[in-house]
Amino acid sequence: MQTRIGIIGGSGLYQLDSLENPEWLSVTSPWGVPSDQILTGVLQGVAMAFLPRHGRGHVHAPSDVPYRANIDALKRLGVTDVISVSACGSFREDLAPGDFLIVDQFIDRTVGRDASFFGSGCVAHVSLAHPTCPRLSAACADAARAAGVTVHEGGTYLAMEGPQFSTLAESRLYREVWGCDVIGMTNMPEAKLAREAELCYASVAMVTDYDCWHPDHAEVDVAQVIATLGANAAHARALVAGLPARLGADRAPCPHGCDRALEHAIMTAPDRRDPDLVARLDAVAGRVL
Ligand SMILES: CSC[C@H]1O[C@H](OP(=O)(O)O)[C@H](O)[C@@H]1O
Ligand SMILES: Nc1ncnc2[nH]cnc12
Repeated sequence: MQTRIGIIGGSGLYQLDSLENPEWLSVTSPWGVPSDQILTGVLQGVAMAFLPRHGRGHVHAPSDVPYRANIDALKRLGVTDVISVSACGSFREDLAPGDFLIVDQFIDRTVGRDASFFGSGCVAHVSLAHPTCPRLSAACADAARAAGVTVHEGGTYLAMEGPQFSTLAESRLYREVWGCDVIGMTNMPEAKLAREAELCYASVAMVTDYDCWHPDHAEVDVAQVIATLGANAAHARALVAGLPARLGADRAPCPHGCDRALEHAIMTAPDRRDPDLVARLDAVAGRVL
């Protein structure tokens, strides 16, 4: 199988200028309109696809990002590996603005977002015990380190609904009681949907602030986030440049099974499935339906 690397760019990362044969494509999805067109191209012999999560010009709020359409559109384009790049607040003293954390766990505090491709008419339950792909995460960590970034491997991302930042009581709860490492507004349900679509998913959290818990730092505001985003985005682009050499154009099956997540997940008997839902699942689950 051929690798196609998909990058979902978060706040501050709205385009990639390094691709050969760049082309912004409009992708039609039965799950709605993706956040923006998708930039396709080639980087060092490996196929790439880039999607700005909030759209160019940052038009979609975290609650309104069309997460299902985005993942479906990437899958439709043949993407095999998704790297999510996100701005986030830090709950740890040693996780400073400018550092990258390669996330490996999530706590989902979002509400009311469409969090599954499946439902009545085609019920499925995938495992989310290990929501990120260790192989892809290791490649991201290695590429970021080679780009000179301070990288921390492994940590828990608290996905909040937003768009307001947290209260001090929430920040303390997430940090002191729940032991979270970073906070953001977008990695859920994105990671859940990537798993359902049998895509390897890695989350690169770029620290921009200390949220509001730190006694020696002012509470987060957009100006603070933007001030750190410039350098973070340059580092994110350098990380992306290091991925093709680490992942290669020929893709071996995921040793962790991300690309077979639906193998034993679908519960609904074939003769009881809703044909309309099954049709919408063509890209996400066509392999097993
Ligand atoms: C501008 S700070 C809040 C905003 O930034 C993060 O977005 P993303 O995860 O797409 O980088 C955070 O989740 C909020 O959406
Ligand atoms: N402190 C914070 N909380 C939520 N999302 C963020 N994105 C960047 N910093 C954040």
